[in-house]
Amino acid sequence: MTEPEPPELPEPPEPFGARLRRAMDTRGPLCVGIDPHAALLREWGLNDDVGGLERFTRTAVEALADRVAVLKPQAAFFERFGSRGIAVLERAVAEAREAGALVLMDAKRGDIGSTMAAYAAAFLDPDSPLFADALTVSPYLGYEALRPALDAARAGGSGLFVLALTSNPEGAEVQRAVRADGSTVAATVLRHLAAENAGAEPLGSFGAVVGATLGDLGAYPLALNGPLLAPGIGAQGAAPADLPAVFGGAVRQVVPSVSRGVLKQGPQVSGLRHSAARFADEVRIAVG
Ligand SMILES: O=c1ccn([C@@H]2O[C@H](COP(=O)(O)O)[C@@H](O)[C@H]2O)c(=O)[nH]1
Repeated sequence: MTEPEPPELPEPPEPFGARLRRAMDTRGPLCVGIDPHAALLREWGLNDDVGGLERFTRTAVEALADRVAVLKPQAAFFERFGSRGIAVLERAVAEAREAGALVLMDAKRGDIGSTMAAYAAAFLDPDSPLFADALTVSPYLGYEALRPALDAARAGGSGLFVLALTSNPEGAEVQRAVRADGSTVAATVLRHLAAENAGAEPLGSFGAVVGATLGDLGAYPLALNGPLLAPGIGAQGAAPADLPAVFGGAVRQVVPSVSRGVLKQGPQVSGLRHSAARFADEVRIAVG
């Protein structure tokens, strides 16, 4: 009697880091944020209601999802409209992914481990309606509290961007605080991420959020074999030309992120595309 063939195992999903590297190489590294501020809705001639939110979001996705590497919806601007706002967000994620963009859900979740598992189920389980390619998370309840999200991302082929050195000046009092062992809190987060990404090729799936606004970060271990999401370009005052001075040798791992700087050029699709293309060109010139 011959042994029965073992059942075929499903292919493991391609890791987020590999998908992101390919998107950065083909589309350029720019991330555009979808942040439907009430003021922007008004500037676009829309009502500050769910109808306006839907129109704004659809226009941004239509304009950008087929050309930028990453779209980053800011969950807060959808959550403020309750379940109907979340429905708009769900559709936007699906449409953006369909058009070829990677979607980074900027929800900055962080909690004790058992609750983190529920956040992971919401955003990192491929069967969840809010599944995204990656999620922003906060390590300030302790890095290990993120473990359920790290495990879920690894299993589902998605990624995490962990807050390390945020673009706002208030972040420094927590992130640059010096621990008993002499290292800063942020450097410790970055070292954890480097350990998470060890051996990953061509790029790890566990990134850090590091503001483009912060000046020279040469003192921090930015070489984590993972992506560095760099918000702060545009409305917060940083420019693509600043990136080499801020990130030094890690600049090719940087995903520069701009929201209002692009969105204020709406509501025309052409205005949004032109603005995103201009930022992308400036990034190319700065990063080489
Ligand atoms: O350190 C951080 C982390 C996240 N953000 C988010 O990025 C955008 C920035 O929007 P702009 O209009 O380009 O200023 C926004 O969603 C923030 O919540 C950040 O700015 N800094």
